[in-house]
Amino acid sequence: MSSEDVIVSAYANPGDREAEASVRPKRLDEFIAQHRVRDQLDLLLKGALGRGAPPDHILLSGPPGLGKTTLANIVAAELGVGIRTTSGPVIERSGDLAAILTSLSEGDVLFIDEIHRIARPAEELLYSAMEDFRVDVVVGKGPGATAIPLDVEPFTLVGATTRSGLLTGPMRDRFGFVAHLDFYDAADLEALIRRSAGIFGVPITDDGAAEIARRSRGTPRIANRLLRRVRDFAEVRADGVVTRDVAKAALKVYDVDDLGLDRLDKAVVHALVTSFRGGPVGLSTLAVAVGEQPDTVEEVCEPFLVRAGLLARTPRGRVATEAAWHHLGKTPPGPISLGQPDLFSRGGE
Ligand SMILES: Nc1ncnc2c1ncn2[C@@H]1O[C@H](COP(=O)(O)OP(=O)(O)OP(=O)(O)O)[C@@H](O)[C@H]1O
Repeated sequence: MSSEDVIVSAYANPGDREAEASVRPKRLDEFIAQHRVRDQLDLLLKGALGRGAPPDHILLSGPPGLGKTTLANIVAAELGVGIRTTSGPVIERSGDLAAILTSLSEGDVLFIDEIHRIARPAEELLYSAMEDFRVDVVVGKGPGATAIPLDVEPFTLVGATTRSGLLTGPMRDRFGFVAHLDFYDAADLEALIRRSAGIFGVPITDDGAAEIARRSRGTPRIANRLLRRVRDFAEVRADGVVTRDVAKAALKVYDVDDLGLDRLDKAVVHALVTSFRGGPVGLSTLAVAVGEQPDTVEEVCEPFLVRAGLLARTPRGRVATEAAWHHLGKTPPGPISLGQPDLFSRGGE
């Protein structure tokens, strides 16, 4: 894997966790942007605090690196309660989940990341815990099996998912509060970068922050990571101040292009334009052309390419926009028909 794959990936790298902890906002008023979600959460949490009862269960959806884990921790901090963190893939058996649920203290937050990947029996156990604060643990097998009811302290489930479409209906219905986190715009990312630079003690100019923000793919995790790399460059090869020129020179070293595209994004745009003459082409064919799984292309790469105006999803398949041709320094063969954008289905499959 090349350096730019890692540097602009929205998924956490092993080196991120510690660095992220130092800049992670602890309270709602430190959480940058996402004003609608922040406002709604503020009401939900203050209402619950006023009543002295846990709030409704909370579902946070959206691409990786936009702040779901951060918000789960903020919910616990604002409520003044403890938080237990786990994730869907590690809860394989309902017994694993029962052990976690019965060890919660009153009012605690249970954060389940990647909740769409929880195993079905555990999911069913979660229903009764969410609704009635009790679980039936089945002991034994076959006709001799008995269900032992156990009480669970009232708690708040915060579920996070990058794929809300994969949640079952009954699961989704049990969340009283559902919020979708969207990519951040450049002004928000600039504010975020200035805040992080302040915490790191790195002097940064406004145009330096703007240069990093522009290449951060709308994602706080990437913005913070690029800032750390630019800081190294500023300290080693410049006078320590992050200016536009320093940011540009640093990001050139890491092969992060003007739009922040990574290897897979570039491969998808390149294949669309050169192998398929701009499309339309079906998702699976496109995925084969770049040597990736269709799911990865669809979930990891396309949301950003669509947002950057380089790719359109149409009922007939994926199409490269004029901007995509220009980004590769090529001229589109003629007018490009995008038809009706089809944001929700696997066009052309
Ligand atoms: N709104 C925000 N304001 C300030 N910092 C933020 C914001 N959102 C995210 N961050 C920072 O970005 C980093 C990634 O955020 P977080 O871990 O919460 O993302 P996530 O959506 O849970 O991603 P994943 O599911 O991959 O863990 C954290 O260091 C966090 O400090």
